[in-house]
Amino acid sequence: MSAHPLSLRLDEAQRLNPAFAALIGPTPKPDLSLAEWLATLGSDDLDRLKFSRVELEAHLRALVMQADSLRAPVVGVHSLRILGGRDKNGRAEQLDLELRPGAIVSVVGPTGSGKSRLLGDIECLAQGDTPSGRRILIDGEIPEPARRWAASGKLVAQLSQNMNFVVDLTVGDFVEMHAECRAIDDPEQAAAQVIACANELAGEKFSATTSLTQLSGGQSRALMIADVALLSSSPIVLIDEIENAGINRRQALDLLVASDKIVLISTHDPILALYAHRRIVIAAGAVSEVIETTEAERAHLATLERYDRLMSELREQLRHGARLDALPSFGI
Ligand SMILES: Nc1ncnc2c1ncn2[C@@H]1O[C@H](COP(=O)(O)OP(=O)(O)OP(=O)(O)O)[C@@H](O)[C@H]1O
Repeated sequence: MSAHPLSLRLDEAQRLNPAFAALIGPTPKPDLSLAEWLATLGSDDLDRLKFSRVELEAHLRALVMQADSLRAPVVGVHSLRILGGRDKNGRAEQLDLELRPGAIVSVVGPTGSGKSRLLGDIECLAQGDTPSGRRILIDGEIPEPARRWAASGKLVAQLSQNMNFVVDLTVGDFVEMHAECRAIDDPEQAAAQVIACANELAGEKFSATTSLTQLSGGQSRALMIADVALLSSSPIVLIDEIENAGINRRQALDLLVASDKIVLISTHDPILALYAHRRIVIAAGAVSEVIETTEAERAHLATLERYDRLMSELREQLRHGARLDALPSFGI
């Protein structure tokens, strides 16, 4: 299908990916191909869809690829190995790091040091062809080009900072569709589980009938984490910072760890940094250290979480109009 992605029929496309259903809408000619449908659109139609013709074509191709990767069987990965490249000044990066399923690794470093670059290198399974010159091996080998380009989405799921939904679907339809694509026996029940789980992570509750476009940033992030943890077949998950806004970060990570994936999370948050088994420290574009979290550090987590609760409570109180005459002790 990937060779001529736009030869897919409209009715097949709508079945494969909910985004098509939202984009195409009810159609009198379900047996047209995507390419033929695109050719029938006039400028009014394109205005309504808020795409130029070129953009819409690219978008349709991306949706076909996404549907392909969602239908793909679960891929097992036994190891992810990151081989050093060079820092921003061109000096060699001393790095040979192997990660296995169940590993949870934080990526820390000053703003602009190269945390997202490291996640990006893994996402595209870099082979010395990105600014860092790093190389990524899967199960000890260079991934086949097909895995790299056509289906890298199967191996790696990335939750980026900007999770904007453009399709107008309900949360329930969206997650159910994912479950169907992954051939899960009871998609309705699986969707209910994902939504319940996302609601545990997010502060403000939402339901299956909420529209995706109405979700707040924290809610959509929670939904994506629950979806990846419970339904995704991708064995490697990359998270570019779980922001503070109303999401239980610790619980989110527990969920991902339980799903036996390799999880890398770039973060400025000390709790997440210490919650990981290991933390990769980045400076000037290169990994400067890989630190194992010690027992002593883990023991500090409880205290840090108390501080964190204090800050959240203060945030909540101020949000509700409280005045801060005296600093509450909150038992610290
Ligand atoms: N080894 C490298 N060689 C050359 N350029 C690099 C290297 N590592 C990172 N960069 C570049 O440096 C810039 C900043 O990196 P990046 O966005 O990854 O930082 P960050 O640590 O994620 O920052 P923030 O904390 O603000 O999100 C990017 O343009 C990135 O491509």
